[in-house]
Amino acid sequence: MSEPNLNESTQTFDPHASSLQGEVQQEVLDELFSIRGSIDNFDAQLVYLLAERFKATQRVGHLKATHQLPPSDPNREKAQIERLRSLAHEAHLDPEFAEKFLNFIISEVIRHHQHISDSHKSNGADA
Ligand SMILES: O=C(O)C(=O)C[C@]1(C(=O)O)C=C[C@@H](O)C=C1
Repeated sequence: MSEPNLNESTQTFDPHASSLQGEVQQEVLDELFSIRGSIDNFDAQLVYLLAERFKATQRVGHLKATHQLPPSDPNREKAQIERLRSLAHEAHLDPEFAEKFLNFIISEVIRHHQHISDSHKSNGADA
């Protein structure tokens, strides 16, 4: 996985941005900022993980387009959802949320696959 780098958006990010400044005791704010530090790390990891997942699905999209395969694979999705729900249960994450999240990602992947397939066709690759 590529390493997060300090680009413009991460350099200008203010980890202490809050609508609560002056509204609560400094002690409370300090604890909040400390927890938010972890949240920011998790969010960065999520973004980089998702980027790696999309790089892999991009390869699937090209493979499917080259071999004229349909963008979606409903049986694969059923198996993925069942597995993710079970993992979520083990991890004390709401399985409904895990399923919705996977479906959200997969629908974006299918959109990308469709786009790759369309460009493949318009480039005459299937002629
Ligand atoms: O594995 C595939 O066939 C994919 O296209 C990837 C993926 C996914 O994002 O995991 C996306 C669409 C399919 O319906 C199933 C799975």
